[in-house]
Amino acid sequence: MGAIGGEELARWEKVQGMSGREEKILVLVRLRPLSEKEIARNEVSDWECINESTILFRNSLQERSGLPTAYSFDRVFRGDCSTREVYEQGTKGIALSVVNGINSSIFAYGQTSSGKTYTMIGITEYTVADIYDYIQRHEERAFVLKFSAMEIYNEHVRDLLSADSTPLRLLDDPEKGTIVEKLTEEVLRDWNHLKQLLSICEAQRQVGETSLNETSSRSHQIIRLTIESSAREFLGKDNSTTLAASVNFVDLAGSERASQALSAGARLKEGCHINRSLLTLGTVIRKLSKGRHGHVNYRDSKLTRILQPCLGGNARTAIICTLSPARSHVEQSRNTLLFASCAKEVNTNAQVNVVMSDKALVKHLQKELARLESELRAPAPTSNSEYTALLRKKDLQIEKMEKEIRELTKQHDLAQSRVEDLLRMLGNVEASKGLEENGSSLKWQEDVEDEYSESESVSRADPQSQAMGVGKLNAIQYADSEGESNDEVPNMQIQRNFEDHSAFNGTSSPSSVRGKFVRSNPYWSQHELAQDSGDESDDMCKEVQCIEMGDVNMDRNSKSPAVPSGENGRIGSVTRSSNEDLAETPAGLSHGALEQKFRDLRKAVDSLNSPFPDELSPQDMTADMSSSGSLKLTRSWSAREKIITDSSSPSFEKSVLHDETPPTGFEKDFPGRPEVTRKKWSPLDYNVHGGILSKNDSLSSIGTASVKNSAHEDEDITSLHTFVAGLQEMAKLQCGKQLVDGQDQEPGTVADISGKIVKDVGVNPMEDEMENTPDWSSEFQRLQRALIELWQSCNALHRERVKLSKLMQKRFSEEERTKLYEKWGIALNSKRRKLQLAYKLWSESNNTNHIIESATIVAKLIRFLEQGNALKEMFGLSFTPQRPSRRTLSWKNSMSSLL
Ligand SMILES: Nc1ncnc2c1ncn2[C@@H]1O[C@H](COP(=O)(O)OP(=O)(O)OP(=O)(O)O)[C@@H](O)[C@H]1O
Repeated sequence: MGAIGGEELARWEKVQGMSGREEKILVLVRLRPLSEKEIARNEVSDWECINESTILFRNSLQERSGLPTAYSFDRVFRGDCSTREVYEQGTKGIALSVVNGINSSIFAYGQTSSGKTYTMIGITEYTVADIYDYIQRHEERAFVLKFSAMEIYNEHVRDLLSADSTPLRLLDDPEKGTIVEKLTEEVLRDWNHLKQLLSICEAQRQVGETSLNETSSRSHQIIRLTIESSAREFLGKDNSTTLAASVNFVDLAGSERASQALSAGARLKEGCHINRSLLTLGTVIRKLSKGRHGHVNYRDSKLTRILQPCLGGNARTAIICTLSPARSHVEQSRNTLLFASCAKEVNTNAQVNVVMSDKALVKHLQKELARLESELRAPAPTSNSEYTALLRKKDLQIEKMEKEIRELTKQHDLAQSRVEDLLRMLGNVEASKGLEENGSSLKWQEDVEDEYSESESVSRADPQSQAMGVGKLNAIQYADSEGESNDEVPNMQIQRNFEDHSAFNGTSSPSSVRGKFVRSNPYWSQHELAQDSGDESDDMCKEVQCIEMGDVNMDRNSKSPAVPSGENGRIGSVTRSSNEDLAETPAGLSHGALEQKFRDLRKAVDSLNSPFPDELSPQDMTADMSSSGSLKLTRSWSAREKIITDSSSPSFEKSVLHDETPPTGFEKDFPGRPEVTRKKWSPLDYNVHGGILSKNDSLSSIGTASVKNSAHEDEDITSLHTFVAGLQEMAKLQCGKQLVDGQDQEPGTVADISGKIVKDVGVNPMEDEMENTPDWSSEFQRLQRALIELWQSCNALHRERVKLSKLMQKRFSEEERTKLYEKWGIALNSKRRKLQLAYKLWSESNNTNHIIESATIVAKLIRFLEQGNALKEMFGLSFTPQRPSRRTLSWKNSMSSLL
C-alpha cells in the first residue's frame, strides 16, 4: 500500500477492514418465463420460487427420482421479476464495490436460451449508470473510467473493440496475474461514449442461430470497466494515491446439448468449445468449493485463466444462474443449480487496491535500490534471512508431521497398554484355574485339534508356511509384560514349545528355558526400547487403510470376534469357518502358536535382510494365510518366506561384508548363529547407500510409482492386520497358557472377570456354550474395538499426512527433497544398525530372555522399516520427471547455494 494522506488513509483503512476478509460468492438464481416457442410446444413450467431464497421443483412424476426438489440460494427471482429488481436486490452492492477500489465481477451462467444475455445487458447498464451517479456525487475525487471488452470464441481471445479478429495472447504478469496482450482499453468520456462502445461489442460478438435460441451467443463475453480515483486535494503531490479496481461483466455462452440445439458444423464445434470451457469452470468452482487445497486447474481454459481473480481471488463476485422453467430442460436446469450450489461455497478475498503515485513509487524504488546496493557491498549475515525463513517454514511443516506421528504412536501405546491391562487381569484368573477345568480344556483341545486337523494339515506338512509376521512377534513382545516379576511358576506349555522349537530347528535347547518373560537385557533396556519407539515415531510415515465399521461385527452366534481381513484396504468381517473358529480357541493354539512364533521371529529377522516390498508379487500380496489354520489374513508375509528360502545359504559373516553399515567391534568378532539360522545379511533395500537415500533410486515415473505405491499400501495393510492378529493371538495364547497351566481354581475370580466382561461388552462368558471355558472372545472384541478406534484415527492422520506430503511435493524442489531423503536415510540406517545388533543378540544367545528382548526389538524395527518404506514410496512419487518451473529453478538455486 502506498503512502496515503491522513484522512484518506483512515478512510481506506476502514474500507480495507470491511473488504479485506473472506466472503462467499453471492449466488442468485433467475427463472425466466416460458418463451413463446415453449408455450407453443405446450411445455409446462416445473420450477417455482416459493420464497425469496428457495426454488422448488414441482413435478410429481420426477419427485420420486431421489434428486433434491428444493434449492436455496442467496436470492431467487421469479419469472416475472424485472432485471432492475435483480440488480437492485442482488448484484448492486457487489458491482459498486469497484468505486471503493475493490474488484468485482458479475457472471451470468446457465443453459442456452435461459436469459443470460438478457440479464447481463440490463445489469451492465444499471451498474454503469450508478457508477456515473456516484461520480457525480463525489466531486472531491477525480475519476478515470476505462472500458475494454473481449470474447473467448472457440478458445481464442478476441478484442471486441477492434476490427482485427486476430486472437490475442494471454501473458502471465507476476503482479497482475493473467493479462490479455494488446487488448484495447478506451477511456470513457461520458455515458454516451459507453453506450456506443457497448453497441460495438454487441455487433462484434459471435452470435448464431440454434433451434433453442435465434440469437444464441457463441462466445463468452467479458466487459471490463476499470475505475481509478484519486482525492483531488492530493493530486500531483508526492503522497497521492489512487484506487484502482475493475468490474467484470461476464456473459457466458450457454451450455447446450447438441441434440437439443440441433447444432451441426460450425455450431457444433462452437458448442463443443463452449461446453468444454464451462466444464473447466465447473471443475474450478467445485474444487474451490471444497477449500483451497491442492491444485486448481485455472489454466485448463482461457476463460478460467482470465477469470482467476474473480474465482476465489481478489474480487467480490456474484453469479446469476439463469433457468428455463420448461420441463424439457429440467436436466440442464438441475446442472445449473448444482453449479450454483458449488459456487455458494466458494470464498473470495477482496482487497482495496491502492496504487501509489509515480513520484511515490519512484521514491520507494530509490529507497529499495539503495538498500539493495548497501546489502551488496557488505553482505550482512541476514542476507540469507529470506531463505532461512523459508527453511524454517518447511521445518515447521516437518515438525507438524512429526507431531502427528508422535500422536499416532501415543495412540498405539494406549492400545498396547490396554492389552497389557487385559493380560494382567487374565493373570489373576491364572491363579484360580483348577485342574478340573484344565482337564476339560485339554479334552476340548483334543476335540479342537481333531476338528481342524484338516485345515492345519498344510501347515503341519510345511511349518514354514505358518509365517505369521509382525503380529506374532508383537505377541511375544506383549506377552512379556505379564512376567516382569521373577515368578518361578513353570509354564509347561511354553517350555515345551521352546523345546519343540529347538528340536525343529536342530538347535540345542537351552536347559533353563522357562515361560518367564523377564525384561532384563544386557544390551537394550526397556527404557531404551521406549526411546527407540519414540525415534521411530519421528521417522515413520505409515500408511493406514480405511476401515468400514460395518464390517467389523461380532457374530454372536459363532462367538467369533471380528478380525481384520486386510483385503483391499478394509478391515473385513470375520470370514472364518467353524473349523477356524475352533482352531483359534485358546487352548488349541498355545502349543503350536508359540512354536510358530519362534519360527516367525527368525523368519522376520531374516526377511528384513531382503528388500521384501519390492519382491512381493501380486500373488504374494493376495496369498491367504488361512492355510495356517490360524486367523484368516489376506496378503500374507509369504513373500518373506520365499526370500528366506532363497537366501538361506550364505553365511552371516560373509553377508555382513555386503552391508554398508560398518560393523562395530562387537559385530566383527561375531561367528554367527548355527548354520541353520544363518541367513544372508544383504543390505536393506531402502535405497540407503551409506546412510543416504539415493535420489536416483527414489526416482520413479508416474506409472511405476503408482503401481508400486498401491503395492505398498497393500503391504501396510498386511502389517497392520498382522499386528491386530498378533494382539489377538497374544491374548488367546495367554488364555491358553492359563488354561493349560491349571492353577488353583478360585471360582470367585472367574465370576469377577466374567462379571466385568458382562459389564463392559454385555456378553456373559459364563453362558457360553462351552460352559467351563470363559468367552475370551468378548474381551478380544473389546480390545478390537479399541484397535479400530486407533485405526480410525490413524486413517484420519494418514489422510492429513498425504495432504501434507502433496504439499511438500509441490513446495519442495528436487534438491530439497533429496536432502529430506538423506535425513530420513540416516535415521533408517541407524535403525538398521540396531537391527543388526538385535539379530546378533538373538543369533548368538542361548538365553531365552535375550531372545524375547530381540523379538521386541525386531518387531519394532520391522514396523519402523515398513514405515520408512511407505515414506520412501510416498516421496518417491514426488520425483516425477517434469519440466521445472521458473519457481522450482529459483528454489533449486537458492537451496543449492544454502546447502
Ligand atoms: N427474464 C426474461 N423475461 C423475458 N424474456 C426473457 C427473459 N430472459 C430471457 N428472455 C428471452 O429469452 C430469449 C433467450 O435469452 P438470451 O439470449 O438472453 O439467452 P442466453 O442464455 O443468453 O442464450 P445463449 O446462451 O444461447 O446466448 C431471448 O429472446 C430473451 O429476450
